[in-house]
Amino acid sequence: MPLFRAHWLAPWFNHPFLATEPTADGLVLHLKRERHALGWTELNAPPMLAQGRRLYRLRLPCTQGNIELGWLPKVVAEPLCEAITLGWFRHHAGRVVPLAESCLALLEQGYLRVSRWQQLKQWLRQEPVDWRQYAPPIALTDRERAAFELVATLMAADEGWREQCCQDYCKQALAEYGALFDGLEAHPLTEAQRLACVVDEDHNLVLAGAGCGKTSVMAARTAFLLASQQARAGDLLLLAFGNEAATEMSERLARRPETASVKTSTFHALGLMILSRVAGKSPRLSPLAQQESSRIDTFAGWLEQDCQQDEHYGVQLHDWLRRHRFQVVPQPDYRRLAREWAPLVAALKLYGEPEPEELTPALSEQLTLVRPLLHRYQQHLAKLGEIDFDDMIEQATEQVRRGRFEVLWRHILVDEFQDISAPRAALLQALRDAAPGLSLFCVGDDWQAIYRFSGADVSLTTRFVEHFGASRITRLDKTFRFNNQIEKVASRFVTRNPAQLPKTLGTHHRSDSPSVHVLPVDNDSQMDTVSRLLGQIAANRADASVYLLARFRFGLPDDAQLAGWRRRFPELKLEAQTLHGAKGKEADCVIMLGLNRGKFGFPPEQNGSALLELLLPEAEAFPHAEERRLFYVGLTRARQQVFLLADRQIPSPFIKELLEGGYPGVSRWQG
Ligand SMILES: Nc1ncnc2c1ncn2[C@@H]1O[C@H](COP(=O)(O)OP(=O)(O)OP(=O)(O)O)[C@@H](O)[C@H]1O
Repeated sequence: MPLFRAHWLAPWFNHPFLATEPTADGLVLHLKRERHALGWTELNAPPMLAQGRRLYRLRLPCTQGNIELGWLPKVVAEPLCEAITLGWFRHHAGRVVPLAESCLALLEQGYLRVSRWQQLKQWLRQEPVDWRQYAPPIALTDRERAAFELVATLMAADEGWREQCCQDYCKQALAEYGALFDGLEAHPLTEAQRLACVVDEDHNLVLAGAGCGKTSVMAARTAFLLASQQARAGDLLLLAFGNEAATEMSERLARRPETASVKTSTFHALGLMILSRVAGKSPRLSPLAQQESSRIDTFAGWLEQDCQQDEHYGVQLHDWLRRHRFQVVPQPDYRRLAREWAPLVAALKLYGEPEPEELTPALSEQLTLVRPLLHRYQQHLAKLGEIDFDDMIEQATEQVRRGRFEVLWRHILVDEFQDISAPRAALLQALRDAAPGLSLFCVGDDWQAIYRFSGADVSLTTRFVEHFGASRITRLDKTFRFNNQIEKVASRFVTRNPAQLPKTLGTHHRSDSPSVHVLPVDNDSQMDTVSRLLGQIAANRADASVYLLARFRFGLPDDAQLAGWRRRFPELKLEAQTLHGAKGKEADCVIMLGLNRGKFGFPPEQNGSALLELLLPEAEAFPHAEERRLFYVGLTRARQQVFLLADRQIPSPFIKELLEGGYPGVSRWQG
């Protein structure tokens, strides 16, 4: 190693350092009678060169204080400064180069998710030197220089920088996979749909109105993840709520060979699979959970037995029925009661009892009567070693939390997310926690949340970020199903509830005349009006599709009537469905029946649900919030025209609102 000597006059002026020798480990400082070794780790920063009147000096910021090497001629000072700087950087390069490589590998994983960003910042916090302050010397290798520069850049990077990285990633992905997005569906995907597919935060929520192509986005994201090699088919899991939706999704993916082997599942099938894998055998699912009729029959039998075996209970129940359901003893309708109380038993099991102060005396009395039914049910399951669907989700969550199930998925995509319940959300969170790097992609529409009665909690969608943490919300803002006239009415109607998230929906189809029509009908002439309407629809377009929708199944035409219409209008594609059953479907025309006021009207004025209201998650403040969304679902099934058959004498309050609430796109049908 070269020796850098101070001016020969240095000792005469009592300057201690006569020469400096940079080595691989640090500096050897030559004093008059001894040598002093200074390790690179003791040097906190590169040396600072300062010019005196004739000579130069170097200041070394060391852990024990500054050391000054003075009396250096320029020809010595400058190369010594460079040599020390280089040695110091090389020493740190041993640590900074691997750090930079780890950071780069993380950045190259794709979208700079919050979890990746936090990991990066944590690594950088452990780095003892603030590299933003020092420019790396030219003499380093390119790799070393690039490492110091990257680490300095990352140390300076803030949230805005991360945001820019995310945008750059999306821009590049959109450009690179433009052809894929053009050709996946019958029509090229919109900009908003494409963006929703490529955004890849830890948790992603795609919010959209009806008919905006959420299902198309689920399929397109799957294709994108595979095409961009960010995932293999086995890394992906697509979840739907019902068997029908899962099968539909599966069929859709099967149309392209590259997505054909991606796994789709319902939540129940997922729970079953987790429990079966953990235990090595399938859990015993109770027939009571699988068949509604056998559950109701069994519950009715237990109620009857309890009344016979426990005199006090019998008297109390009969008394309650007489006062609240006007049922006259001695022969109560146990089956009807079982049907009414089965959802209470389920909610009680899932969410536990409300706080005593929340209960009125009447509800408290009802709870006392329902409680034994839950005990019976739980005892029955325990005795037979069976579980129900709620147990299945809960137990599967527990097994995942305990690490007994190996989570190999890296992307979980959930359809119809607005219908998720807290236990299912907990299962998703457990899966996420068990597999670092797993991303959740949820597609939903809070305007279409209609399953609160079975435990769905729309606040998991409306307050997604609070529930899941680091999230990105994208929006689909154009509907391909219905025209601007239907959109105007439906959006205005649903957003009367201020708790619904605001959305602006553009429409692909336009019409200048109203497409939502109210037809006042007498109760006994409703089906005649339907016949007449079908005739008019068929005259306009013989092969149109028509959906007959009603709030309750009994409000729909019977099979014979339907068969008659199908014979009369053979080319019409005619289906009849409850509003809940029509979820996710579409038809050219919708005819909504049974729009009257009353206990089984729309919205139903039932007084039996007060206890259920209390048991279910987070009661909604806006009156009939869920029924309003159900009406929205009905309106938005139609591609072209909606016909609302309203009771002339006692019309539904929703109809009154449409007619009297200043809705510009609603017509009174004269035809
Ligand atoms: N980019 C597009 N261009 C044209 N049509 C599209 C596009 N994307 C989707 N569609 C069509 O729009 C219709 C609605 O799509 P989809 O059923 O996926 O909507 P959705 O958001 O799931 O609706 P809903 O929530 O009401 O069930 C379908 O007929 C679909 O083919």
